[in-house]
Amino acid sequence: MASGLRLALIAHDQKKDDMVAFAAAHAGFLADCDIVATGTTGQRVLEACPQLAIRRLKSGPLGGDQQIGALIAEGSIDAVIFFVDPLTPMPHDVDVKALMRLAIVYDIPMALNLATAEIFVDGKKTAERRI
Ligand SMILES: O=C(CO)COP(=O)(O)O
Repeated sequence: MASGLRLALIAHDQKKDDMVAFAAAHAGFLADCDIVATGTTGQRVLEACPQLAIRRLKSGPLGGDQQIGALIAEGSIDAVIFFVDPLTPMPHDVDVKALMRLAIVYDIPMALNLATAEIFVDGKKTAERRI
């Protein structure tokens, strides 16, 4: 069943392999989602899962996080999966913070690591089975 979930995927460089593995493991679930992604994350996921339809935005450091923040503010995103690297300084740290802030302001579910993303997918699948 198509969930129609409007989902944003983002991963910092040290977490992109995790995002690719996550996407491959849940390709069936993701195929039912309307996905946007920051530039390089979207490219990596598409290389691994070419069957997915992903709208790629700018790369994070070039404004991709801000674009996703704007989509949240206009009500076009239902959930964010953002695998954050907490160990590497980023030139666009303020953009990352701004994106997280908007997800909180608009009460958008936001998984910041693999464990939470797995819980999110399991929860959505369970909810869909109940419908
Ligand atoms: O930097 C990012 C998020 O802050 C991710 O951007 P890319 O997917 O383009 O690497």
